[in-house]
Amino acid sequence: MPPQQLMEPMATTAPAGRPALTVSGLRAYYQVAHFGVRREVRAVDGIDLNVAKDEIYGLAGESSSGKSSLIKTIARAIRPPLNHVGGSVVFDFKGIGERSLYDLAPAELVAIRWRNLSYVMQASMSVLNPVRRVRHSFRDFAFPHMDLAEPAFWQTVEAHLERLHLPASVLGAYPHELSGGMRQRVTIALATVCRPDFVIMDEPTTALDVVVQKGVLGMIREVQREIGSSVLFVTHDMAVHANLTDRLGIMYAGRIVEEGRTPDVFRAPRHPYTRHLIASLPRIGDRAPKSGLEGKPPNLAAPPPGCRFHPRCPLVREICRRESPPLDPIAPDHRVACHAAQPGGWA
Ligand SMILES: Nc1ncnc2c1ncn2[C@@H]1O[C@H](COP(=O)(O)OP(=O)(O)OP(=O)(O)O)[C@@H](O)[C@H]1O
Repeated sequence: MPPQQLMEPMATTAPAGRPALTVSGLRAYYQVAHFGVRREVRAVDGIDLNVAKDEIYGLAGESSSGKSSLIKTIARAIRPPLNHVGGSVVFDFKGIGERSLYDLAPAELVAIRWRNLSYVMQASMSVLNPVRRVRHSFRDFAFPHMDLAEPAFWQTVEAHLERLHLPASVLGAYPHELSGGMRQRVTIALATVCRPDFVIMDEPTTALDVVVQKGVLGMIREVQREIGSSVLFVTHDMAVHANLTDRLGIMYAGRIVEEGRTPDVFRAPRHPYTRHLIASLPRIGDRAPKSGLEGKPPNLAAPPPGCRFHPRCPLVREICRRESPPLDPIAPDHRVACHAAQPGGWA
């Protein structure tokens, strides 16, 4: 999808009250052993971010930058070898207030899943059992969290499907009888039927063709407005971010290197890595060859000292090889981790 054809994202207002999600100093490493040698892959390495109530926050970055590891850690949906090694994840849920996820007992965690926090995973279609009709997935996952008798529960499910322009007949279908786009819509309906305050989505549209993708993105925006939830949305596809998200965090090598309101990041990217991501988007009528970025993302078991982007950075200077730049504000609602982009810098 060329960016010119995309809708202008909604402008966000400043977050009112406490954020829906506050992530502070979050670190999670894959702790693996190879022939007796222990290695730590620092996939999530010091993340600070907030998601406001009612906003869609996008997380972008190339493959292996740590996006999936980060959102699994935020959802506390991790298992070894990925371990939480530090930092906190605090949600402010409507009705029940603040919950620090890594301080919760397992039973408390189960109680907030689906009802307050739901997670559409990368291979999310697999949440629909291939050998059972769709209605069983709603019965198994949503019913236990809704405090409703069965007739009222099914009425609620059908009303939710209808709002999302899905016929109630999908409940009687097997997943393989639905198209990919339809299955993904059903998965999103399942993740939102309990009207959770917070929905985490990992690449929910990546496997879909552009036209179907557009429909599913429209549905995500619609359901987010309808139930008033906050969404943390992950994809490497910058065109999707331009179309959907209110704010955008760019990840590189386990860290956020730039964050701002999505239109600002697209209009005036400040980190050289973000500039590269945006410059490589196709544009109508632009026949100029796209220059690639030299080098590869670093090995997160032995990341380079200083700025992790420095071995590939066109603006690198001596300080970048020594000191890791903090993610500092450069304008209201705009933070960048780059020595060159800071006031007095050379970008
Ligand atoms: N099971 C594992 N053991 C060791 N390292 C892992 C494991 N899974 C992922 N990693 C490493 O963690 C880092 C982050 O990977 P992650 O999958 O979170 O990135 P991503 O940005 O979500 O990529 P993609 O878009 O391809 O899903 C990568 O360096 C990856 O090689």
